[in-house]
Amino acid sequence: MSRGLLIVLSGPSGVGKGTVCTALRSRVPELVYSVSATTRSPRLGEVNGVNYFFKTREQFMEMIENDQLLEYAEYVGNYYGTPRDFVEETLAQGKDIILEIEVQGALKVKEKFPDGIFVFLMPPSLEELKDRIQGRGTENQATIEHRMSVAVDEINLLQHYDYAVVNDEINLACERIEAIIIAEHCKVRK
Ligand SMILES: Nc1nc2c(ncn2[C@@H]2O[C@H](COP(=O)(O)OP(=O)(O)O)[C@@H](O)[C@H]2O)c(=O)[nH]1
Ligand SMILES: Nc1ncnc2c1ncn2[C@@H]1O[C@H](COP(=O)(O)OP(=O)(O)O)[C@@H](O)[C@H]1O
Repeated sequence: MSRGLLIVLSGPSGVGKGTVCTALRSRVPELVYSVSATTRSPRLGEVNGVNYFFKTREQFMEMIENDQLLEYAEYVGNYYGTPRDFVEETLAQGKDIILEIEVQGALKVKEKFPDGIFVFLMPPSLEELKDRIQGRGTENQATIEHRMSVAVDEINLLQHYDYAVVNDEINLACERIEAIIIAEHCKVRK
């Protein structure tokens, strides 16, 4: 049995990673989603173990010390990290797994999994990006400004990715990512 594909989906805050990932998972039910650990507080409606594993800073530090994270990063004042064992086990079972993570973490994953597929979700424009973060209504003004300045730095790291997908329309973005996954399965690996 061949190993599954490790797919990393990154992109600036508010571009629609969560929305696209949810849509993609319902279109491709066999795609496994990696649930991250975070020290961020849950937003309204977020469920522990579904959206994230919500941890205290102490618990998160313990996960780092015990080498339980494949990668982790600090992002706008909170820690986020990918539980390692779940990723390894899923790939070993021949299943594809998608990690929805920010760019610093994605670059660390690339060092460990050079065969991973790195997809960057692009906003149609920076104005549209700001509208989406504001429209979501989950962040205060200072956090929005901070996330926007981080977004510009993140977009500058696009060169490290294999694919750029514009999230102009959710279904179109999903179709493009599905096409990438299909093509990667057909690829002759040397
Ligand atoms: N490096 C890393 N980034 C993560 C992880 N999980 C989530 N992120 C990223 O952390 C950033 C902030 O996530 P979040 O607070 O949920 O906000 P949102 O994704 O912008 O709605 C996003 O870019 C996520 O993709 C992880 O395990 N590792
Ligand atoms: N293609 C799209 N067109 C319009 N709005 C979108 C699109 N994709 C996502 N959104 C909206 O943008 C906001 C941010 O999306 P979200 O998935 O939370 O982003 P991220 O996970 O990248 O931070 C949400 O309100 C979402 O409904």
